[in-house]
Amino acid sequence: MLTVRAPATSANLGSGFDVFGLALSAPADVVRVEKAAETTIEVTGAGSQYIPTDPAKNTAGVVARELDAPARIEIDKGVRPASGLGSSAASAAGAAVALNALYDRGCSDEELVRAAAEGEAVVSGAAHADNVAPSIVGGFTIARADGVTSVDAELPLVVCLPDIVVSTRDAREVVPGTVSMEEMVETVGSAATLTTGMHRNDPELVGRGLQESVVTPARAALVTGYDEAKRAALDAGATGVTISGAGPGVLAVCRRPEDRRRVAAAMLSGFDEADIDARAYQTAVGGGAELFR
Ligand SMILES: Nc1ncnc2c1ncn2[C@@H]1O[C@H](COP(=O)(O)OP(=O)(O)OP(=O)(O)O)[C@@H](O)[C@H]1O
Ligand SMILES: N[C@@H](CCO)C(=O)O
Repeated sequence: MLTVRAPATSANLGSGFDVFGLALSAPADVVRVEKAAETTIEVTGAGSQYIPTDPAKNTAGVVARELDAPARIEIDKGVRPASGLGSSAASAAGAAVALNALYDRGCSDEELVRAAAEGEAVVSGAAHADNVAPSIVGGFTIARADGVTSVDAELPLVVCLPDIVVSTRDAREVVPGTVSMEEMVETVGSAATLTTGMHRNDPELVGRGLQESVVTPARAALVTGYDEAKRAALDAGATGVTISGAGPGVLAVCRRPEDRRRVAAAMLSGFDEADIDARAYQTAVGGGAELFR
């Protein structure tokens, strides 16, 4: 069997709704594939009981269809579904990289991102590539209709995952349909600041660049304890905090690796204040999917 480790990801980063994404050094899904006449899927690990094994409904199965690469697919979930950490995308990305190698398809990263985004369309209703792009390519990615740009960034991060479920499909329904000129100006300024910060590995600029007032406030209402966790993380020294992907995960940017422990503890106590159990990952920007033969 061919094995691929595909990382969790954090999409949006506040100002880059449906565009920005970051690969996380941990957690990750592990996807194993072998050739078969028809695609079958087995899922184990975090939240596996909630994940369909029907290939038409599982993101990895949709990728096998897109690449015309039928396979026996085993997925070991390191990333709980409906987390905001790109759970469905990690399986799609892992399957895309594994099946491309298994069938010697020679697809480019762009083609793999497109196939994996079709998997995302099945679960969330939109073929957004902001999670699958970093899970395949690694680093900080900018995913647009005309392709993906990426930069390897070094940044200490904490992701806190509260014990509540927010599906991407539901979280997309609360996103406002229009923005004001003032909101657009703020978002463009933040997105540019964040992108510069990623190129410079500058946590101050990245933290400031998370700020936006359209999508995140609307979604914060779905994440009980978000305000408390955000305040606690900023008090503990994070440079910026936002909802990870569609939530309920929350992302905090730290100045130094050694700050992560304090920020993680603060976020957990923030959620605890709101009576929500949570777990925190001390992580960093990581690489893309890795193939093991
Ligand atoms: N291989 C898979 N792994 C995880 N979830 C899957 C998979 N295939 C289908 N799903 C379905 O996708 C949904 C979870 O995806 P969703 O996009 O809501 O969460 P997420 O990927 O953790 O979050 P986000 O995209 O906001 O980071 C669940 O309904 C789950 O059953
Ligand atoms: N950009 C997507 C990421 C979640 O999969 C959203 O926020 O809805």
